[in-house]
Amino acid sequence: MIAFEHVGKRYGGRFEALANIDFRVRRGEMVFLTGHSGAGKSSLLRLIMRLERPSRGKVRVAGHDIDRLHHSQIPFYRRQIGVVFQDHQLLFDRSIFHNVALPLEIQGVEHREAARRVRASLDKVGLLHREGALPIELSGGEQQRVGIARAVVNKPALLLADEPTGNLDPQLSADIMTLFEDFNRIGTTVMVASHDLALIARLRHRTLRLHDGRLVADEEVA
Ligand SMILES: Nc1ncnc2c1ncn2[C@@H]1O[C@H](COP(=O)(O)OP(=O)(O)OP(=O)(O)O)[C@@H](O)[C@H]1O
Repeated sequence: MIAFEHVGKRYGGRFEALANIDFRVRRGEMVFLTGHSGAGKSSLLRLIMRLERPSRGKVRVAGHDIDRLHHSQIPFYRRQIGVVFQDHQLLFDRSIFHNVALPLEIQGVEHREAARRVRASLDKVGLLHREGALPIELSGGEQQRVGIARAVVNKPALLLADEPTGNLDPQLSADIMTLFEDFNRIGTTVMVASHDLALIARLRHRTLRLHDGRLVADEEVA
């Protein structure tokens, strides 16, 4: 599903945020990405999203060298990827329903079909009963679940999350990770960047560890 082949990323032509990164993630895998602050986790995810381009090497996703995508193809490419951020980036003047519907509105999905998919997605994260609420009326953990519902409303083949539990207490963090495991169980490839080592150790998934822009460990669980 994802292949990094000797990937390097320099910002501003000088600073090397990632160096010689080589790994593969198979379709249907769930993988953690860990490392200290500044190790390069977000940069690696941004390369997969094609928000950045590698300075060296190749990034392949679903068999395609994504650096070769024509700019007109990029929006279609990104639709296969659901993204969850730490600060979830909800629109605070829109209801939960409309926040989750946003990606479908942008794609011009027909209204009734969009409503059906939004409700299915909210149901999966346990927030169907809050569809009419505004984000401000929800707790931090619930807001993060709305962010996840929005990320999966397109049924993406690949789900990426960048520190999705950063602001949450241990119990809510565990609940969020369980949701990712649920999506993985139904076939979604999942990659979660996190520095919550205790949680990662408990969940026992393959873990890629970055240190100063280098991949220093790739640990499968037995
Ligand atoms: N757009 C950019 N321009 C210049 N330098 C950048 C840019 N984005 C990231 N960097 C630098 O690249 C390095 C890796 O950053 P990155 O955000 O990928 O790390 P991270 O592991 O995600 O860190 P954190 O956990 O703090 O988010 C850092 O030193 C950062 O300052």
